[in-house]
Amino acid sequence: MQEEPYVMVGGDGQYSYAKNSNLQRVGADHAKTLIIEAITENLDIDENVSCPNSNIFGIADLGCSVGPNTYVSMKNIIEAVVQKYKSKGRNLPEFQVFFNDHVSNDFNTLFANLPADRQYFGAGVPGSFYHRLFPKASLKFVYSAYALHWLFRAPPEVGDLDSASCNRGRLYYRNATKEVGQAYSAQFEKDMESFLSARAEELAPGGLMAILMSGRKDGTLPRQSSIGPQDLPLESSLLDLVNEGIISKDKMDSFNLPIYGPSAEEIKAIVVKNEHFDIVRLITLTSNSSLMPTVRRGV
Ligand SMILES: C[S@@+](CC[C@H](N)C(=O)[O-])C[C@H]1O[C@@H](n2cnc3c(N)ncnc32)[C@H](O)[C@@H]1O
Ligand SMILES: [Mg+2]
Repeated sequence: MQEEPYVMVGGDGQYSYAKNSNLQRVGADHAKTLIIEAITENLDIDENVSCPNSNIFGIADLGCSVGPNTYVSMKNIIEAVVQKYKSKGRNLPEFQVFFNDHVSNDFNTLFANLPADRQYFGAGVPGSFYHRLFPKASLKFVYSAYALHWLFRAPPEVGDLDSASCNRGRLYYRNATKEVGQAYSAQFEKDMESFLSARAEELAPGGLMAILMSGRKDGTLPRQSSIGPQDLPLESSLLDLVNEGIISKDKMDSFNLPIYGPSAEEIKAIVVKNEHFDIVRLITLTSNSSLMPTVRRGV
């Protein structure tokens, strides 16, 4: 099955991600204290034989887009790690930050605006985070913000005109049938399993992974998703185009956005089943229903 990659608008013009990512920035600001706490309390910085060069502290931001949020998050993470090393009386490592996103992401804009005073060596890593991206045990900290709600692809059955689960007249599973919601949930489980298995190879034992993502409250159904309302104007515009005969009804019915907002319970069940990570925290930010699971690679 082919992946369906959608990237953010590049450059720094009026409609660029760089100028339209304040909501994500607010989420990352809320998560800052939580990340610092997780690093202080749960990051294992003891010398580790399985990490080839323990003087290099590798950090990856998966789905970093074009900035500027990634610069702020990387700075916050490094400051917290430096504090941890200092508090343990350890010599500081050298930091290497890997900025990952889809191949078609505007890496030029990302690189052009890297902060001049950065305390790390930066590198771009193109490719989907649903596959392996890094050598074994080469990372100590993995971060990903507002990227994992992008599925590998929309579940095929919701776009299949012959299927009972076809998501007719909708772009998305909000307010859709139970079957459509379940198909999205199953796709998320499958994708998250691929994501966790790849990261289990790449994260050094004792390393941490902090994920910030859109989600929904425990005890609610997928169809009650809090993400989606912002896509309703697009959905109704497309339906107008169908009614005016400009696009075909079949095209509209078979198209679906590959986005999913899980509940904390769903994430917990997937991490437990995967067996490579311990959940050190699983926080729901009440302000915007964002979820923040932090997991630790088993030693
Ligand atoms: C909403 S942006 C978030 C950017 C940034 N992390 C922030 O918080 O501002 C989501 C990013 O995830 C990237 N993304 C989605 N699926 C991906 C995948 N499978 N592999 C790598 N990047 C992906 C998109 O290309 C996009 O740049
Ligand atoms: Mg549809």
